[in-house]
Amino acid sequence: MSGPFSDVSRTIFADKEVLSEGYQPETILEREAEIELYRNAFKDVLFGHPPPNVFIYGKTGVGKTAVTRYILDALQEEVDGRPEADDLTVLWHNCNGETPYSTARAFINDLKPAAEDPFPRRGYSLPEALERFYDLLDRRGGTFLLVLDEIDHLKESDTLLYELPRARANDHVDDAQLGVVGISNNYAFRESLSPKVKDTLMEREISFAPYSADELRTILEHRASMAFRDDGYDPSAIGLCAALAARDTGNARQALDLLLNAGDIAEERGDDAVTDEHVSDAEERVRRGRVLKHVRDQTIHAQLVLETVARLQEDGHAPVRSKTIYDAYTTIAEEWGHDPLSSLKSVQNHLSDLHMLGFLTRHEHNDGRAGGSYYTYEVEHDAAAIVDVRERIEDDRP
Ligand SMILES: Nc1ncnc2c1ncn2[C@@H]1O[C@H](COP(=O)(O)OP(=O)(O)OP(=O)(O)O)[C@@H](O)[C@H]1O
Repeated sequence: MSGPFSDVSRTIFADKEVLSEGYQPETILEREAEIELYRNAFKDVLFGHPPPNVFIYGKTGVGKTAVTRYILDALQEEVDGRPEADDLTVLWHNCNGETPYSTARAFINDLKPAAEDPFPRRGYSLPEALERFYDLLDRRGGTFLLVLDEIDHLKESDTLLYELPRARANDHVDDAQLGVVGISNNYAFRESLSPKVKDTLMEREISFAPYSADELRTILEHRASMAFRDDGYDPSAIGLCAALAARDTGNARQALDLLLNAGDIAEERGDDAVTDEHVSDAEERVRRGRVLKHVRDQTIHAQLVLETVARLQEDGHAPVRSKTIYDAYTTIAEEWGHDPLSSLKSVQNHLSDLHMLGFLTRHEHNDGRAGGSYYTYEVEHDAAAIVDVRERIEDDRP
């Protein structure tokens, strides 16, 4: 029997997984200098010396996590292969939305015997949680590396970041040694720490620069050779993905995502190979996807106000004053079946918020005594994309 999927076959991809977000690369390219710094920082661990605290800084998608995983996996493998080396335990924790207490709790739960209940979410103080954690460290012994990813998201981090690296010096642990690896894409975080924490935590610093187009091309070529079938891509398409991502932010995640989308488009169209045209169309698709997400995150009236400005702009009326926007907004809201806000002031508040969020550009006008001062608005980026995503949002409504 034939069904909707019965004639689906892979035409372009050999192993699509290697372009996905979750894929952990076995080969790290173009980061030799950073790997060397990491190697120097941690080589003493093989001989039972305490690890330094290391702070990793770089913008999003520049390989901080991939390189850290690669180096710590390699260190673990080396330690495991040397009977004379102390045991090594690496604990990873993402600090997004976390507190010092929840972080200590996560580490305790990683180390506690399986039969024991998880450490309570509340009811203990941070010093009590840390005491339990230190006790577990000492029981297991050896070297511990605590990786705090997105460390800048850790609320009230000073206490914990002061405490952990000093655990041994302050006699909280006897048989264990520990080092902290902090990863951040917010350089301002460094400045927000108290000097005593900064000095300890940033004992070693490794900064990751954005990738150049050439570096991204090397990374993408390697990934593409695994992801696509032989002759499944045009080398110039790889160069275009690299150039577009380098021109934007130098982010490898973005470059890989573009290539993945280009492959999807080529496959959807039944083409044999990924070309420049697929990459350009993928860029447009990714950009629209981003706009869709940002617009969807706004309240319905903010969306309607934004849509109104976009529609007026499409009709050649922008930059446009708030009174005109208000009148058109009322009609558009009603057409979609929403009760419009009844005051000009509330629409002006939305306009001001949308300007602050970067959706709208605002121009100030001063017509002297007669006209007074007022603002006009226009859509910052792509009016057509906003109208399009608004239609999709309304079409998706139950
Ligand atoms: N040098 C590299 N070699 C191979 N793949 C890489 C390299 N750098 C980055 N990547 C790939 O790019 C993607 C993003 O990298 P990664 O997650 O390490 O970035 P990050 O700097 O940790 O970003 P964030 O700050 O957003 O967490 C991953 O899929 C990773 O596999």
